[in-house]
Amino acid sequence: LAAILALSGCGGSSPANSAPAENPYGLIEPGTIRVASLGDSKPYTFTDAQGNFTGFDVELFKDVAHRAGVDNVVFTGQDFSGLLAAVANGQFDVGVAAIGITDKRKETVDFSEGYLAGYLTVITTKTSGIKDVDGLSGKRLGVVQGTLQEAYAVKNFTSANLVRFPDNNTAISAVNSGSVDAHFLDYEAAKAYQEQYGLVSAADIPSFDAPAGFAIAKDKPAFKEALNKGLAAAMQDGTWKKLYQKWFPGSPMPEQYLPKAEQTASP
Ligand SMILES: NC(=O)CC[C@H](NC[C@@]1(O)OC[C@@H](O)[C@@H](O)[C@@H]1O)C(=O)O
Repeated sequence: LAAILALSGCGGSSPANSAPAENPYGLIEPGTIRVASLGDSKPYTFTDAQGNFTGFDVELFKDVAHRAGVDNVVFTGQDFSGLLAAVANGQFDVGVAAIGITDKRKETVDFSEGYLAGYLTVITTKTSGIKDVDGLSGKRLGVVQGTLQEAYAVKNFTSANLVRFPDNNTAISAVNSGSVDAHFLDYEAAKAYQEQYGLVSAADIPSFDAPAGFAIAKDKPAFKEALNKGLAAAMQDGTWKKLYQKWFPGSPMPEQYLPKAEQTASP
């Protein structure tokens, strides 16, 4: 009878449209999540003295992956400009690197719900004379290729001379060596570099319309749903808040990611 059932194809297998039971999220290697990330965007994602990836985005993602039932998470550093393509073409299961969700990027990848909304910051040396965005006129401004900062600068800092870098480290060393006058990166990473090199902030530009999300390939609905459920649970039980206060002490905390009971009644 079993042979007949098997032949007839009605042996009760899982519905045709879901991934095989042993790999529900369609991972490259079942049971392991391969993450494309950055090593130099402290405190979002960076490698510590032992070479381990850590930071707010890293720890939040590992928490969410745990809630989705996957504890084997492998991080690999990438240039930001190649990160989304590497996720889209199946080299990685997910991109985790303070990646702002935009319609343009959704042409290449899909995103989880947002988990962090903040500012884009211009940092410079104390002696550059750049005190605000007008001060960028005629100056050399560093941007990391493929970032929202690059797109924003192309559109809005039209009198600055943009210099594209593969990552923050090379851009910051160019600021320190004087080969560029300023660099344009994420607020918390800018703060870390300011502390490390005595640089100063010249402008903070809100990027709340493009909150950071986890970038995944387009055809992974079960994976996306699991990440969103994990994110919602981490926000609701205060894990998100704990990680935010650990990695961004003193920074204003966006309310929308706090437990519902802690959100002030919407006006
Ligand atoms: N890691 C990077 O270099 C990413 C740079 C840049 N991050 C922007 C952003 O996602 O950073 C975290 C939050 O402040 C978001 O509001 C912001 O859009 C981007 O998505 O292009």
